[in-house]
Amino acid sequence: MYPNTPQPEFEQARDEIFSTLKPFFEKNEEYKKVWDIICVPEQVISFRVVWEDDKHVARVNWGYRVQQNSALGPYKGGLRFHPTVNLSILRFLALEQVLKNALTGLPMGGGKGGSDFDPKGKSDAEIRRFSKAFGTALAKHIGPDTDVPAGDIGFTGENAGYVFGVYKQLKSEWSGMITGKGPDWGGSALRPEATGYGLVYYVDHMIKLVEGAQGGFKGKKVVVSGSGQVAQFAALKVIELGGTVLSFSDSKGSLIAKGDASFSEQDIEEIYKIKIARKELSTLGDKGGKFEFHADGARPWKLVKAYDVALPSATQNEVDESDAEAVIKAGCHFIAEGSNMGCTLEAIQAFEKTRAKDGKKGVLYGPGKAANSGGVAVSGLEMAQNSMRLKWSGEEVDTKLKGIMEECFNICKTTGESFGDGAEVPSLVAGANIAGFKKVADAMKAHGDWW
Ligand SMILES: NC(=O)C1=CN([C@@H]2O[C@H](COP(=O)(O)OP(=O)(O)OC[C@H]3O[C@@H](n4cnc5c(N)ncnc54)[C@H](O)[C@@H]3O)[C@@H](O)[C@H]2O)C=CC1
Ligand SMILES: O=C(O)CCC(=O)C(=O)O
Repeated sequence: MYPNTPQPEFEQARDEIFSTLKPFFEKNEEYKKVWDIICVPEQVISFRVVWEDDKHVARVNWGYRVQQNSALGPYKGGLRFHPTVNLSILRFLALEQVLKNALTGLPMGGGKGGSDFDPKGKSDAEIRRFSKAFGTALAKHIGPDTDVPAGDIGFTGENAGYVFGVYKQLKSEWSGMITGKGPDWGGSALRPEATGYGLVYYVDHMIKLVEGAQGGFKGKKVVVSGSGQVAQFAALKVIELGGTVLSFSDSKGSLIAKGDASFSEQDIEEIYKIKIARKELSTLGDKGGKFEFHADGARPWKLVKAYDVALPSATQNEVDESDAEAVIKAGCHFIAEGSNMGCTLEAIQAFEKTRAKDGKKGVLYGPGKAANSGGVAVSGLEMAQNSMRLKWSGEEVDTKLKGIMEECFNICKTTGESFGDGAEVPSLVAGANIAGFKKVADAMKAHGDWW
């Protein structure tokens, strides 16, 4: 799938970003041309991955790495192992990642990669053999100062270990060439937690913007989608801050808390065990009538009737226009994406319309490239620790993560105020896109990449 073939997910991300850059281009005409340059990846690598299944049969998959932009630092971004992976999806993720990484304030360019390999239903030995074959093919394109991958959907710390091991063997080098490593061999404290925790820290600022300094998660009803790493740690942080979690989901459906029930830390611990065993969420059961599973891929937005905060944390386009209507009807005032491009453009426009009309009563939307940037931010901190041959404590990393999320929120807010629609509550999506784009564009100009 190369330049002239349809790439709907990439085109969606590109058009969504461009739509919010218009007020910036009106005041800064000269930046317009760099947008077309940024949308084209510096390199796209695709490769064959041959591996042996448990019946000793040779199997083959596609592997990819989209190296989108290195103006701010080495390419940085996750690897996705999922049967739907193709270049359209990876190009959208890589473009989002470039602006996201800029918003962290850390020296990281942007990229994304993965494979159409499906970890579901595979044995541990098959996962190891596939990951090693994938890592062998990828190794010649990555390195601590070139391109530093990490995990995304379907790629766990276990996979990171296999890719790390094969790289170390091939290059005779111990280096921080991947993040999300095990805590005893170069991984940062809190990297698994970082995206979910960071999301909740970001939303806490959104709540305070609307409700004032006393506002926060205490007493808030929160609907979460997904049940992987991002969803689990976001939910745990919501509970820690006094909110209640009413749902989780996976591609098969949604598990919804009934009546006054909500998910406890113990329930989430069980979900963690189910997910690392690569089993379905419905395996948790109804816990004696506490939960109800809605099958056929049902999403939680319409199933829960009243809630304050929505945290889509599964996959792209999981909130469409009709879901957005349900979110608004449920009295929800805050939605922020743990997932990348969790909302369709129509859903974003529906939320933004309510914000522009009455920011205090409408729905404030936190775009993924800002709200879920805590994961890659702690990856950046992992790179720093690896370079210094140091390890920071969980408390140190958490303090830095909170600072980065606050800074990221403030940049989105102030840039949204400068280029926004003049509404009482600024557009965080316009702010995120303009601030991230300008930072990358300015670095590219300094490097002579446009003039
Ligand atoms: N892991 C990270 O650090 C970061 C992840 N993200 C994004 O967060 C989202 C979740 O990623 P992780 O939790 O890391 O992955 P994961 O592999 O741990 O979990 C993914 C979850 O999404 C669900 N899911 C996958 N496809 C689905 C579909 N078509 N419909 C409904 N549910 C589906 C899975 O069942 C699983 O519960 C993704 O959009 C990812 O790009 C964003 C920033 C960082
Ligand atoms: O930690 C990283 O490098 C990337 C995380 C990621 O894939 C993302 O931010 O979407």
